[in-house]
Amino acid sequence: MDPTIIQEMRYFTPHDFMGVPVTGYRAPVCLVTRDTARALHRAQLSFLRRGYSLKVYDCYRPQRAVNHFIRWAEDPGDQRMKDEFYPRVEKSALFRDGYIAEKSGHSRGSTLDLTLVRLPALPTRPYHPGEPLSSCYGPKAARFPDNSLDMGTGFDCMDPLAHTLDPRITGTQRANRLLLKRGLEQAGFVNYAYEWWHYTLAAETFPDTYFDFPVSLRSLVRH
Ligand SMILES: C[C@@H](N)C(=O)N[C@H](C)C(=O)O
Ligand SMILES: [Zn+2]
Repeated sequence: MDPTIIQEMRYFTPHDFMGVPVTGYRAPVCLVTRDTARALHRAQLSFLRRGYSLKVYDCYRPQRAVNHFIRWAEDPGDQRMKDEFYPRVEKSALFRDGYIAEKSGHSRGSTLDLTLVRLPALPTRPYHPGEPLSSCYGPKAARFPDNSLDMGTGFDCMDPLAHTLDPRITGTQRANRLLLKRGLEQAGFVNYAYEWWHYTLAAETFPDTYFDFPVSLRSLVRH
């Protein structure tokens, strides 16, 4: 991966929609196929020239991590992160409504969740489990702090407002989504219409393979 791309690997941390680190993430590193890394580098060069950097939240995701999401979804009693990540969508609908997939493109190694940061990047702070939660679709200043551009919602906001072209997203927020979209499309990526942050390389290296090796530096050496 281009070392200038900022990495905030959320599923290694408890700051995600489940509130715990996800199974299979043993290191906070972004793993993708070589083809994806090359395409991402092209996009990053173009963004850097305009004063922005890409920031990735999730990259390759092992099937065991997806299985963790599925087990979590089967437990209606655990809604500890609802107020931030899915305040007005029923937990039971998150898979049905397309916000999480039982077979994810992330497991094929050519899909990423990412955003844009204006340079120089401002510092961020970690999430402390148990702290009060703010809705991911409120005004940017009221959301959990993130040094990225205002995209109208936070990352992993499971809500129709996160649909990339939702007509209620206007002005700067819409312009920011389109800046990300156009830059990534020019580099060969395709957006998932339900999530402004989710992109897949069109010419996937492994279009039919769902990998399950853990996210770790050791995996990087072996694959
Ligand atoms: C969970 C979210 N970050 C995501 O990636 N959703 C898509 C639909 C997926 O699970 O592949
Ligand atoms: Zn994604």
